[in-house]
Amino acid sequence: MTTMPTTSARGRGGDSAGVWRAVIRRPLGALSLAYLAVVATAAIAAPWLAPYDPTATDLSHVLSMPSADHWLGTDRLGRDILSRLMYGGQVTLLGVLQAVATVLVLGVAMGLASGFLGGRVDRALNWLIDVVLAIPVIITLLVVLAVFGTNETAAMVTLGVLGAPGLARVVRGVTLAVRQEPYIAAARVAGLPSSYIVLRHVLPRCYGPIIVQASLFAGVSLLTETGLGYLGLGVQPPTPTWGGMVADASQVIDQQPWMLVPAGAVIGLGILAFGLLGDVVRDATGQRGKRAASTRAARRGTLRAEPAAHPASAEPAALLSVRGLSVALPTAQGTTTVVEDVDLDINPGQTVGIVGESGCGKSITGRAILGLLPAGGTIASGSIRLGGDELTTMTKAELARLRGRKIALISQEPLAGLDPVFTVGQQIDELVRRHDRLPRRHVRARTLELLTAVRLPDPEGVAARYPYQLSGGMAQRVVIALALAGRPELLIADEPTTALDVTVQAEILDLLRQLQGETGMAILLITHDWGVVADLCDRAYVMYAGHMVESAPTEEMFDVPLHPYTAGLLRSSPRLAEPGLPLPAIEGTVPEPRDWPAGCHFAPRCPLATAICREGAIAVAKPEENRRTKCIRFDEVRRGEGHDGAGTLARR
Ligand SMILES: Nc1ncnc2c1ncn2[C@@H]1O[C@H](COP(=O)(O)OP(=O)(O)OP(=O)(O)O)[C@@H](O)[C@H]1O
Repeated sequence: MTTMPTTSARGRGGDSAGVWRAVIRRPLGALSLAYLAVVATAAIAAPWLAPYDPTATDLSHVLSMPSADHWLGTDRLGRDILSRLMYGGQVTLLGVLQAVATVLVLGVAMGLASGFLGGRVDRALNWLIDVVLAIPVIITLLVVLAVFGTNETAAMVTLGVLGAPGLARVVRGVTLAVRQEPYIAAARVAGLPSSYIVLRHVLPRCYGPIIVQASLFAGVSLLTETGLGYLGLGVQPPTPTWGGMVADASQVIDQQPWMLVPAGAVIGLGILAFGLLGDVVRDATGQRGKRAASTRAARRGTLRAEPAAHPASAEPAALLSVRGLSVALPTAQGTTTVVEDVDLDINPGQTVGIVGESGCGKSITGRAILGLLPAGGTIASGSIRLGGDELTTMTKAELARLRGRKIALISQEPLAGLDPVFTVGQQIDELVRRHDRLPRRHVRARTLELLTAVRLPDPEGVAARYPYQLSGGMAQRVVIALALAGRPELLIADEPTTALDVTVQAEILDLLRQLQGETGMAILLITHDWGVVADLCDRAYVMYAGHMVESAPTEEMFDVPLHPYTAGLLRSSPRLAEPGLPLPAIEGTVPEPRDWPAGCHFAPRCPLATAICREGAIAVAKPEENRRTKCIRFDEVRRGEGHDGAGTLARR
């Protein structure tokens, strides 16, 4: 297996070196770059390469055609056209550079801030962008030149300012999309600061569109600069400018039409080269984008980020203590509560599992604990305390500092949590640097120690690989190594083995168990799989339609469930099914949050439900010291009532 990635594998629209390599491989791209390089070199090296002083006149050789002495002829004052073109290029290219630099600085900064920060910043910047876009460019440039007295720098910077909103819009669009990527959530969870995430993970994804826009804008700037020179509004004679040369040539077009050709051609080809370059980059990054999209689609299924919670005993020594947590999310029908009045406790070193059907609120509960709710989501009420710190009142920055150090996350789809552009080693190094503040020479040693801790053979070899070069099991081990970098007290594992094949699943579960023994961290495991709960968890929480309906020590719950939903879920588990018998099922489906019934959310599917269950909120009962159930008929459930002979929950 090679250790260097191919362009397509590395780039998610991205890294600038990859973009340039892709451009150079295309003939039009190579040609455009070569032309621009020759023009720029000629301009920069004009003092050494130009055969004549560009302002030296020779009235005995006016308006001459190309010759051995004057390769491109002379103008009406006998000045050498080639020398004037070379020197004129300095003025024009400097103007283009000023405008493009201004566009890049303003446009990229505005686009990243708008797309990544969102909310009020986004609205304010969008308003500003609309305002600037409404300003007429030519009139503004004329006003600036009038005010600054034909100062071309002022004009070109103004052009850049007026062009920045266009680039900002493009960068904002890419940033909005990248912000949703799981590896950005993973970077946040790992405790990396927003500025680092933006510069290291988001900006590189914008390189392609930025280069396209900058290139097209350079063409516009070239046209504008030469236009100003032509009108006599830019740099003044006798300094040669391309626009000024066109103006000179147009005055003698009847006598010597050739004079128009050199300057006209250089300008025309320059604009063409910038335009072609933009197109080629767009093609190159477009194809790369499609490849990346298909890769993402192929592995879609996973990394979300988080664990969930449930009711139970108030452990004074709890590492994590969630009380009365309710979460609201924006939906098409308005803001809806999707998690309601949830309690959950995890003690240091304990492994707690949250089980429930899809859509019950497990992941959202976990996201709330991590402070990473989907956009617009809020904690409507409740408390989340970690090691004595109240998380619900923390600022985003405080939460970010906590993530990675106190809480870490591993997810269902490991590859989605890794940035494809960097090697495994680079990604772990970065976290180690941040968490341990080690001198550079010790960082890699700690990285290799982490890769060894997750039982990866050949840690050096793995560190040199890119994510796409890892198998699913290796990638999950790498993600676990990343999670361990900050020595977290709580590890949240959201379906950590779902995307892996059965053998690898068992290995990863073993690894988690071993690591917990070695580090003493607590684990919150979100899963659909009772087998995983039985295997790893000290305590199980069962979630249904936004409610924590039961919690108990795992063995006790397996032996005697005290909520009809737990009983039904256990009976319908393929892992626990009786061989030869049909797999029992709970009739019906989990209701959407907007369709939650009054009273017990499970009542419409429950064989034991009575009128009281349907009337109002059901309190959490404490049938035994370490057990909780949100059911008034737990005694009947204990006795196994409510099931038909096949084990299916039977309706009355
Ligand atoms: N970004 C979102 N915007 C609006 N509603 C959402 C969003 N994410 C989740 N929900 C809703 O919140 C509820 C709980 O979802 P959640 O993902 O927490 O369930 P889950 O139990 O983790 O399911 P799964 O096991 O499939 O991941 C669901 O009804 C879901 O439709």
